[in-house]
Amino acid sequence: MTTFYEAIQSIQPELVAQTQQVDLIESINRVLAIDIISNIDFPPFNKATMDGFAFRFEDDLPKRLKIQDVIYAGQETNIKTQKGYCVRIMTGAKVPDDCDSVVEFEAVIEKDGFIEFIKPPKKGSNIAYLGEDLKKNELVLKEGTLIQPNMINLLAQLGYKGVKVYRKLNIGVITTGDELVDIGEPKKPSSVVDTSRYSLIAQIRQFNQEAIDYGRILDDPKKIQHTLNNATLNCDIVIITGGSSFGDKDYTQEALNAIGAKILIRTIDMKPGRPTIIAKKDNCFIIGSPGNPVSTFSVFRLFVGNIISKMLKCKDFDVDFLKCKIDFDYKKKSDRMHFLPTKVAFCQDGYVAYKINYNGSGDFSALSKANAFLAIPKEVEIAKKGEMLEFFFI
Ligand SMILES: Nc1nc2c(c(=O)[nH]1)N[C@H]1C(S)=C(S)[C@@H](COP(=O)(O)OP(=O)(O)OC[C@H]3O[C@@H](n4cnc5c(N)ncnc54)[C@H](O)[C@@H]3O)O[C@H]1N2
Ligand code: MOO
Repeated sequence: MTTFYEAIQSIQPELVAQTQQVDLIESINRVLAIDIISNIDFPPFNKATMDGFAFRFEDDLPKRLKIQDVIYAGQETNIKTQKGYCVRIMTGAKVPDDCDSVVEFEAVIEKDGFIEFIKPPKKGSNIAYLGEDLKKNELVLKEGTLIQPNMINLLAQLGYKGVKVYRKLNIGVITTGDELVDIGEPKKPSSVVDTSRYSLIAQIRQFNQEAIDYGRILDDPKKIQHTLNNATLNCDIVIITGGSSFGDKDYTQEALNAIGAKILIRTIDMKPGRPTIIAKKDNCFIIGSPGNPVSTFSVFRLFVGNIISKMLKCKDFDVDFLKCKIDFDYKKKSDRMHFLPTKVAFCQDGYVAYKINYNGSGDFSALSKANAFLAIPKEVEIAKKGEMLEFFFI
């Protein structure tokens, strides 16, 4: 059997080369397709950071300075100041070339056109200097960056009304199972609501990729083959749920063989998700996920997230394993790596994972209470309260 890490290693997709130009605001949560290099120095001039008075600092600075002029933000100026003089200046305005300090209003007494320092001023105070934030030709955002709101000021200042990003990946969703019904459809006691189709589409949306819904398919080998083949022609990634195990009506493997996909991984030493299939047809990766909803959710997070991160050269889609202390004892066999839904909180000395009542991979109620999965290594049999383990946020 394959370990989780070997399964991740087996995923070596082609990079997506197609890009598109989107409006700045539409670029949020899209992956940058170019390096952004600054074409400016910023600030573009020495800028006052306080409302106050600009002056030239001297060792023998007079106690009082005469107010010579006033400068507002956005005003072009070539005021020359002389010894014994200062200029009234507002935050954001260009500091006159021959001034090197700004004293804020609150630190002076203003009277009869003069200021008097309440305490000795500091040389160089309250000025943001030309180019101190950003230098011309500096690499500011790297290709593969997931664009976030905190980067928008920078892009706007550099003149990007639109941004070149990688196209969204097309991710196909197929759910299979004779027992499945849609939300609100008449149910028999043995029916199961096709919750995973919604959950997968939600996960794809959370990653801001394109979800293509191929619907719910009965356990019919021909229909599964046909839908799978169709999906691989249009998608970068396809996730098909149910039927990845070894039961009489588990047709995913058979369908993958029939459409000429190459099966890279058949089972993985992990729980949930042991009967997970990873396959490839042309440039499309296919994940055959076990039908249990928590398996499907974690398999998507672990493997589809990894494929997206590799296809778009953007690490943010991949799980980020962090360390936490566990607040409970955990026992398992040493045959598989466990991914356990848990609630992680930041406490005094780091992250702590708290126990959630969990009855196995069908327990989507437990999943709804979790914000993370604990990763308990294959070889571990007992993890004691207080031990450190890895986890990732979902
Ligand atoms: N002989 C073996 N039997 C099983 C193995 C094994 O290795 N050898 N693995 C077990 C594990 S672990 C899992 S997980 C399941 C996975 O089986 P399938 O992928 O074939 O999934 P199903 O049997 O179709 O479904 C399992 C369970 O999940 C429900 N389900 C399915 N699809 C959905 C959906 N879209 N939304 C909500 N719920 C869904 C389904 O009704 C079943 O209850 O195999 C074990 N057996
Ligand atoms: O490994 Mo299964 O995926 O227990 O539910």
